[in-house]
Amino acid sequence: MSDAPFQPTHITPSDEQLAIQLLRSRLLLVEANAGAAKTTTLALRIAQALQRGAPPETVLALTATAPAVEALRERLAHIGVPKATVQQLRIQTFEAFSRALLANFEGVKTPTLTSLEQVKPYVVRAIERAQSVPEEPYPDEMMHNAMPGDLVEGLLQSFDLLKGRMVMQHLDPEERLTPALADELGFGYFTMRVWQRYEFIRKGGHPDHPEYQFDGDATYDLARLLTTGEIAAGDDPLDLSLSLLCVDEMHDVNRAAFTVLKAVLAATPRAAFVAVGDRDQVIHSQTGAEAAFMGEHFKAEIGTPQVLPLTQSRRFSPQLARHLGALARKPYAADESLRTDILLERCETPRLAAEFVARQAQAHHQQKTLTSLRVLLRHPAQSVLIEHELLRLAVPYGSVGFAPYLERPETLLVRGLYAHAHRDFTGFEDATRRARLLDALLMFSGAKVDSLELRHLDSTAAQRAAVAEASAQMDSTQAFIEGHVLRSADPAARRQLEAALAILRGNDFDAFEASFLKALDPLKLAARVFVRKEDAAQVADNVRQLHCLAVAEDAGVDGAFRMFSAMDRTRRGLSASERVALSSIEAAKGLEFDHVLIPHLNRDEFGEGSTENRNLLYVAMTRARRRLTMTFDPEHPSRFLKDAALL
Ligand SMILES: Nc1ncnc2c1ncn2[C@@H]1O[C@H](COP(=O)(O)OP(=O)(O)OP(=O)(O)O)[C@@H](O)[C@H]1O
Repeated sequence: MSDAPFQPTHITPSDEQLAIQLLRSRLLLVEANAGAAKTTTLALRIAQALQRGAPPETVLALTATAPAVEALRERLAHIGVPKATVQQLRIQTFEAFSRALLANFEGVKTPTLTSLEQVKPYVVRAIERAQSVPEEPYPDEMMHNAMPGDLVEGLLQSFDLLKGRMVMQHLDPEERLTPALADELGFGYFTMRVWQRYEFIRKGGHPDHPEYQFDGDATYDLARLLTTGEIAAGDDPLDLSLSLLCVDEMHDVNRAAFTVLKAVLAATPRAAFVAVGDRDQVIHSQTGAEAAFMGEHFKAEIGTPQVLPLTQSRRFSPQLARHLGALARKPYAADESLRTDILLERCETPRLAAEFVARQAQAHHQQKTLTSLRVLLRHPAQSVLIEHELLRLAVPYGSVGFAPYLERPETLLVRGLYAHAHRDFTGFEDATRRARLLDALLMFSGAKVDSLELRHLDSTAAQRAAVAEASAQMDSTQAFIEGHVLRSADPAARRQLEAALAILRGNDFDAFEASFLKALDPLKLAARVFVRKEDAAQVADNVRQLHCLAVAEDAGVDGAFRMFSAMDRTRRGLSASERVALSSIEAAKGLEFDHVLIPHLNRDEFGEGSTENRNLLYVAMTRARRRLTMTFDPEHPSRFLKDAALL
């Protein structure tokens, strides 16, 4: 076993990094600013353990989010850990780790649900069942004027918190839930009763293993089994024989993840533990994440860790660090040798901002020195105008965290309605694309596939089979829309779709401009499909922007849709390039880019003074290495620009 320091490629560790890399104490916490090399130093610590002889499979690194898994893998490769070794290390989100551990414990893999829309029917059932319990002691509390479907979003948000904070586990099992107790816990009686029902349904009335798991459920289920002692140290699934346990993004850990962490630590008393985090990067407080898990809770429940600093940003310049320090109200130092250009561009309208972003992206492609440009968006609908301008300039780009606007179901819906109205399926020449179009139409129309021959299949499989058959030929696609989608649509959706089709058939540009959005009413259409109001609002915003683009083209209804087809052709013809990408801020967490561009730093986007909103902007700005460009509307600037002393 050698204790010579691991020698990384590409960087020379600072004294602070070296101290962390070589430390042998059991518990180590590093709290440092974004860009201060936390992930890199974690990678150095892992490389040191490997050099000391630890087998790669005895190293476990857990993170709160999937992008952080990628970031750590990238950092390990960057400092020279061979790719094959990186593959052998266990680097996982808490959720993936918990899922694997539960599968091992239960001997079966629990199916996962991936969208809120898949979960919605279970929540509705839970509401209905909770409201019809005959022996309910507080029936008045269970009355609600709203329709069950309208309550789903709020309830799921509460469930996230209930799970993340493990609220139920703080209750004495003998203690009966009362309205007073529910209020004391901060959730209300109705919510907690529905939650109990919901969990019963999710478990399939089955105490051994749940019927399904949604986001965060695996961590919660594992944490619950650990709390009740059903899984304990010494049990098989916890026998992980670890030499090193690391946590990146410790600030985004909630009670459930912390419970898992505590158990793993207790079960592997010989493993060293290193965690890194930054309290200004908490962006998952809606699931109960709290920086206290790297502070007072850690001390009280695990032990007093050694705390070592990383004081300087190694990513960007002292000037940018000063602005970030002002925004986050904390000291922020940076390596004096680094330079980051900061540019603030006034753009009075979203259109001007989109044109500016596209020109920047074009210039980025033409220069040689900066490799990556990432445009970070607060909302996916903001990409419509930007993508449109990028396509006009034929700039290759990718998107991360959301689909390109031409691939979104609502775009396919609008274009599909036009195609159907005019029997012109330009742009839908291949069967895969027609299948996606039919999926979008089925989704927004609420039509279900129900044919005698397909009765033996479950509804998802039946829909897949029907869509595959209908999309095989252009004629059968047309017939399916007429004979199936429209005929068996939800009556209200059908009225909207027929009204929109009538306008498109009329080919009257003035009518299209004045009435198309009213006729289609995308917000209503989307609200029937999506659980989160925000998702429905994004769909409506997307369609509104498509309509704006179509009207601005001023080439008639036909001309507008020809333009979309042309854009689509351009997009598919552009060579894939990773140099320019649009992405959500969440998907960029833990990563860095030579040039970061944040458009729309306006009051309506970054207006609320909430900590989470500020943290999102902080995360976005701290991704930049050599250039940070921001656009804002001078009439309505975000107050964070002032806070950061940028205005
Ligand atoms: N010793 C070093 N010398 C030069 N550059 C370094 C050194 N250590 C780290 N870096 C660079 O600093 C940058 C930031 O590192 P890293 O991504 O690890 O920071 P972080 O604190 O994890 O950031 P975040 O909180 O944003 O995830 C990277 O470009 C990394 O290569």
